Amino acid sequence: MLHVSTRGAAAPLSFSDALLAGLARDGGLYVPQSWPQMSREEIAGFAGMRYAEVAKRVLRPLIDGEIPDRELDEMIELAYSGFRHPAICPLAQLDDNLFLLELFHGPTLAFKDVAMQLLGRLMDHVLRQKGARATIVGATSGDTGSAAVEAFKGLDQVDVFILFPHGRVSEVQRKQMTTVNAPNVHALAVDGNFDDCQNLVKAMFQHADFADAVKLSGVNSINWARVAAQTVYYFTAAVALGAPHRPVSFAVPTGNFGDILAGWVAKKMGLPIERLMIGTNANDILARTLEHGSYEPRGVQPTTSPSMDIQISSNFERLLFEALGRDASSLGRLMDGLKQSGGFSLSPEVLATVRSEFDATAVPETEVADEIAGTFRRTGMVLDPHSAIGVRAARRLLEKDATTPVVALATAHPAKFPDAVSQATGAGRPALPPHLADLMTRPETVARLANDQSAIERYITEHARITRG
Ligand SMILES: Cc1ncc(COP(=O)(O)O)c(C=O)c1O
Ligand SMILES: N[C@@H](CCOP(=O)(O)O)C(=O)O
Repeated sequence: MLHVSTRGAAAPLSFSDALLAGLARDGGLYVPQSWPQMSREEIAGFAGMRYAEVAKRVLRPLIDGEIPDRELDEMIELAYSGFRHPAICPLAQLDDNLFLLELFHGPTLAFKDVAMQLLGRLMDHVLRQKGARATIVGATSGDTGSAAVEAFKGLDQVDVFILFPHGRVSEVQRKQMTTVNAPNVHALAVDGNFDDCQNLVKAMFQHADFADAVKLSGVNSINWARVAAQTVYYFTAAVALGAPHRPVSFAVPTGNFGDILAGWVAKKMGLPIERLMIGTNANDILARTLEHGSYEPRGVQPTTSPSMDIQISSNFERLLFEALGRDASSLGRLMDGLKQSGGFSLSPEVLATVRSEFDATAVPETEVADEIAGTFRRTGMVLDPHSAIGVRAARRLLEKDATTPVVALATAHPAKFPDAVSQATGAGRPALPPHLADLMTRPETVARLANDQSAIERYITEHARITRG
């Protein structure tokens, strides 16, 4: 199946080429030309299956035969062999009709591992097939970077450069990126916020000479394969709660809109999802957009959920493309408005389309702490601040409809954010799992760079094996 750019001016690409391309050359994001459909019988058949088996069945139609099933199946099995829970993404019950989908049992303790462990294998496979190499440049507010470093460290075909906002990720997140000690991994602390890092990455993709010279590739959720891999846990969670015979809703702590978009894709593929609830922290651009119809980034505010300290939610573009009837020119006009006037307004029709499937709510800092404390008191479960936003958003959805089960996504392990968590619970700092027990004492390697595209491109060119020779 071909994948088209949301901006309409880049050539359609196969799954493998879209995987390597990351962002389209016209600045757009790739999406499949059409949505594969899964029947109710196929979905019902997922009941009781292992996570990896469901992943094979959901991903095969999205990859559409480009990677032979036997090889794809092997990569999927290996991707999920290193998780610390046999269910990979287990479901726990928190309250009447309120469930928690634990996505943090992978090697770096965040939901990013679920896609990244597979993406690393897929990319390595495709590059080997083509006899090619790539330089991955990614932006992170903490978790994508750690997951990418873990998934790609030591691979011969790729070098990885991760841009993170200096001083704005947690200590554990920073250490996960800076202590890897692999010659193909480079952690770059940028003087700016996550949006600056993401803008730098997008600008590098559009700088054709640089992108061609280093064979630039990306692993942020602007890469379609990331979103595709994240659709799987929506299926496993919904089926565990009775889908397709009974609809389920999801509440998702949201920043770049990649995770919740994966839920929407699962719905497009036939999974009966009732509502998709966006939970934001004080960086509430999506909540404001759904309320008033105008998408207006404001300054990024630091919060206790730093991975969601984001104002420009890249994947919202994929949803808008669809809400605009896949009209790339109309979308291009909105994106030009964002670049030139710092925002855009949605027409009443487009806003109504978005609202027909999504709700949104912003959760202030006091309520995040309150949710961590209350959940701990009532259940003994320790939520990290991002997951607490998902749970609080789920509770708000249940206030409107108490009959449909709501699954809140738990996107990170509490030990990644020990200060905020221990302050809220009053119960001491959550411990890192044994494989990371000595993380805080490992020596760090990091380059501190200005928020300057030329300087960063120069650094990458000097250090990437492709250009260094
Ligand atoms: C722990 C955690 N929760 C939630 C999010 C938000 O996810 P998304 O950016 O896909 O909306 C992120 C960052 O992506 C994260 O790292
Ligand atoms: N919260 C993310 C930000 C990048 O998101 P991505 O899903 O687009 O890679 C992070 O932790 O880095």
